[in-house]
Amino acid sequence: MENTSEIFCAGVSEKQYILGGDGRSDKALLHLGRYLALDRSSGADVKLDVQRPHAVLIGGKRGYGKSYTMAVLIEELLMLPDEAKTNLASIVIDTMGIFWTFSRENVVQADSLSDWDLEASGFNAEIYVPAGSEEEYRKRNISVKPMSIPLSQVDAYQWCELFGLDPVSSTGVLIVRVIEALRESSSDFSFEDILDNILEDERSDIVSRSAAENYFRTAMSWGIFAGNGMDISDIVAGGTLSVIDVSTIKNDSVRSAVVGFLARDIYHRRLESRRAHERMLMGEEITEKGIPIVWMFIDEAHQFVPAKGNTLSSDVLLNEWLRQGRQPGLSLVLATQRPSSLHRDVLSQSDVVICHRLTSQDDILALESVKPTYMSENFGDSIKKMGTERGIALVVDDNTESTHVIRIRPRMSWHGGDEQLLHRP
Ligand SMILES: Nc1ncnc2c1ncn2[C@@H]1O[C@H](COP(=O)(O)OP(=O)(O)OP(=O)(O)O)[C@@H](O)[C@H]1O
Repeated sequence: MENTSEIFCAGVSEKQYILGGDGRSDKALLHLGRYLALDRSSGADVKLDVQRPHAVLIGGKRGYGKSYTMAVLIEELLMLPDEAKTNLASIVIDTMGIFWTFSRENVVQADSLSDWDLEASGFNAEIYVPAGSEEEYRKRNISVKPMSIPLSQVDAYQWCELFGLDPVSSTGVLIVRVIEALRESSSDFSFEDILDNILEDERSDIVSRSAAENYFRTAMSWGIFAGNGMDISDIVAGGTLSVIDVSTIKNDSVRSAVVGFLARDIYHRRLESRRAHERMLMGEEITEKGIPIVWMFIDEAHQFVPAKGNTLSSDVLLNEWLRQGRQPGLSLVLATQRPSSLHRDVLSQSDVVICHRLTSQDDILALESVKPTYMSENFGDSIKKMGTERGIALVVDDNTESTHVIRIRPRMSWHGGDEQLLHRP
């Protein structure tokens, strides 16, 4: 391994470029790809220092490498030396159902991999799907685990939002009364308990009771909420990758609810773990293990943190993960085809932007509006220079205040997001 004297941060050296930090620990570097020279040949290796948390935005028009680049980052996290990765968990929110292929080798790009001195290889990944969709995956011979959100985590106002109900309507008032009473009395109740309490509520009329009953029967059919839902520490384990496949959830509010609950739970558990770690450093004997540092990857991120309006995940992702995630050791990687449809704070708070080809003026303008002062060229011109090759990206790194055009390395595991061709030559 290179020693630090051979590493020049955000500058070219004989050996490599280091982005995202000072590269002092060679145990915390992700190999992203190679610097792209003016004659389009590949130059020095480009690595991302992950010693500290990052907020990464990956943008680019359809088919130019966003989900591929995301997967390269994940593979690299999974290949970190044991001492680094035992306290690091990766989670992907999979909106397209394309990340289950991690366990398969990328045999179709074997030639390209050998040009990079890499070999096709599969990685262990646990695939979690809504409890109600398990059978669908089993029929396709994909091994999955069920996931469900504990009912006690959903407050009455979140239920109203999920059902598109005004909390001060007669049905809304009934739901708020029943849910809040149940949550106060127990942390373990079932859909049956909710339905019994709704039907027995004497303060509401029969129409409101029937409407509330119907809403909760629909919620049962989503197969995503359950009395004894999963414990986040089962999903977030050191050195592992968990793919949360939300592609079978057709309702956008339910999808963002799932992401919001996971993100909130992880955030609070990480705060506890961080505090426990500090007490241990102060000499206290700590028995609770806590959960590891987490990197969360979200594809089609504009669905969860849109430019306009709120979702059930936008608040926690923007306020807890993006603004305050560094302290508890949370990294967030958001990918989108449409940077202009993403909440502006994502653009301004991301410390690493990886931008593949973009041609829409709106999207280029959105990035331009947060252009850092150290960037000499505008986004549009830099992106134009990248050309049309897939996997080429402009990287803007706030940590080293520099910009680079790089060729992302090929994936070692099978890429599930390839477009469907009418005829494969
Ligand atoms: N770094 C790379 N090296 C080699 N091939 C790549 C690379 N990046 C992307 N590709 C090729 O480009 C194709 C499209 O990439 P990808 O599926 O990541 O696009 P996308 O931007 O996520 O598209 P969409 O928005 O439709 O999800 C891949 O299937 C792969 O063949």
